[in-house]
Amino acid sequence: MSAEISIQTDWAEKYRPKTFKDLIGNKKAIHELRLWAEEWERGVPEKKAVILYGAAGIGKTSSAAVLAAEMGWEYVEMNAGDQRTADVIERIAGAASKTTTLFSHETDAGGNKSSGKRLIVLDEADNLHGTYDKGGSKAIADVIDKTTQPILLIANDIYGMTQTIRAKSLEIEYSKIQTRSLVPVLTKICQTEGITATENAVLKIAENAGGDLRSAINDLQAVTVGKTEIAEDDIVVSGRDVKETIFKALVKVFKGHHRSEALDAVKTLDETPDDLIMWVDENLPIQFPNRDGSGKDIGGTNPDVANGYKVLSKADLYLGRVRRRQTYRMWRYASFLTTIGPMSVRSKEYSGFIKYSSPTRWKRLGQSRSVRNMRDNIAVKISARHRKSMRVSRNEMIPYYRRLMENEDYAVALAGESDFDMDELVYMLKAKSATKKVQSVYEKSRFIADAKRPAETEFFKTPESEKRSTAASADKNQLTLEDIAKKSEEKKAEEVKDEKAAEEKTKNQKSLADFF
Ligand SMILES: Nc1ncnc2c1ncn2[C@@H]1O[C@H](COP(=O)(O)OP(=O)(O)OP(=O)(O)O)[C@@H](O)[C@H]1O
Repeated sequence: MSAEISIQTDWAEKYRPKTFKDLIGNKKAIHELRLWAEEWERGVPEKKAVILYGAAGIGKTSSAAVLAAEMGWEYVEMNAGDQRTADVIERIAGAASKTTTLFSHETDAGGNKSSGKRLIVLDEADNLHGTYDKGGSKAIADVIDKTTQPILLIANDIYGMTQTIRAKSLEIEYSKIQTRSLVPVLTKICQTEGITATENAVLKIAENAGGDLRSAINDLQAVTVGKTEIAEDDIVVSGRDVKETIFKALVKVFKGHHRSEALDAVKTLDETPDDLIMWVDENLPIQFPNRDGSGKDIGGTNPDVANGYKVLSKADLYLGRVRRRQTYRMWRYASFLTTIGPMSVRSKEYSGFIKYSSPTRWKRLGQSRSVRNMRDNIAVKISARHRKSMRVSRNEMIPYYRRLMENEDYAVALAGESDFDMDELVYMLKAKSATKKVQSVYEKSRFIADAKRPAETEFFKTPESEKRSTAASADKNQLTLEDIAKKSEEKKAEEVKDEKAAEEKTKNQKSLADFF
């Protein structure tokens, strides 16, 4: 089917490193990894497991695959979709870690000498506490204790792993890849694919990727659809330096005297209420220090800070309701409280320059973690639909879906078929928040999603759901995934143009202004 053809030509997969030489950056980490593997060749090392940790798309999984290939080891992978309950881990990893391979000490087809080792790879090892992984952490620790085979764990967040597992493992950190190292990779791909790209265009994609090579390659592929040449103007910058504008807005939030001024400043930001509350939360104690009469900081808590947090906690309640009930109109209450809260509780004036801080690491981690969990939920839905592994769904199908969903018709069809909720749609449509466009796709997709639920037709049929379900099956007959993929090939060039216009149009909807 055409969907398969497109998946196979996913550039991030096509250009996955095959040898250590192909791996960009992280030389020290790779060196440590090889030393650990060599220890395994000599016997059972003290640390039987290794944890490769760091941001997404920087070569952790590729390093694992290259390691196995170069050592002539068998590669046994368990990923998040394999329902990593204690039982399953024990069955798959446990069994694999005790037995040796069939072809021990022989030479494989590639001429590599096999020592009969089997590299047991567990991706997303920092994500073992969720619904899918009950008891998983303990099972992994047990497998590490008993293993006679090397175990490699992959994680984004080392702090998301239990102390027990960490203590039993060698930890190797992978760093983000520097922009200047991304540029040659992208340039080479352009050459191989017959794309003429200006230096600035490539540089802009590289800068925008924030050290994530997979994203950089995905962005390059998306921007070159239907083109043989790209220039700087073709690249829509998704990230932007928000610091300057947020700092100015924070001055009005903390030190201003007019609510309307603070509200206006916040409206111009490209931040969701979830982001805004983190900024205010982070800077509240910095802005309202506890000083004595002479201006000396005397420590302890200034009542202004305590009162400020009381207001923020109310705002947070609204945000929680938004998350649970998907009722985005409550965002406006959260934004309002966050914006005017500090000035309303302030008992005195605070003068002098304050260097505001970005939300601290653990808060960001929490946030990226929830994005990761959401991405996993999406992958679960997609893998169930297409019977693909979680890895394929997460790394290949999700980017593919996201590209297709740039077209609104496909977005509605795929969202309905996969039953994406509002948060998932925000992610899939690459929006920063539930913009009007996202809400409209969500509403329309419900017709298709409802029709797919068998329980409703049997027991809970209502005239309304029946009407929607008839409409949806009519729609379904017109749009299957195969049709969509086929049409998308034809329409890609056209879509890139449409996408640009749509981006322009939706740009203005991405700010908080929409929610006041
Ligand atoms: N260091 C690298 N050298 C060469 N290619 C890379 C590197 N890092 C990432 N890539 C490219 O990005 C793709 C994804 O990389 P990989 O799966 O190794 O990332 P990862 O760090 O394991 O990310 P995740 O945590 O999301 O699984 C690869 O197929 C390859 O095309």
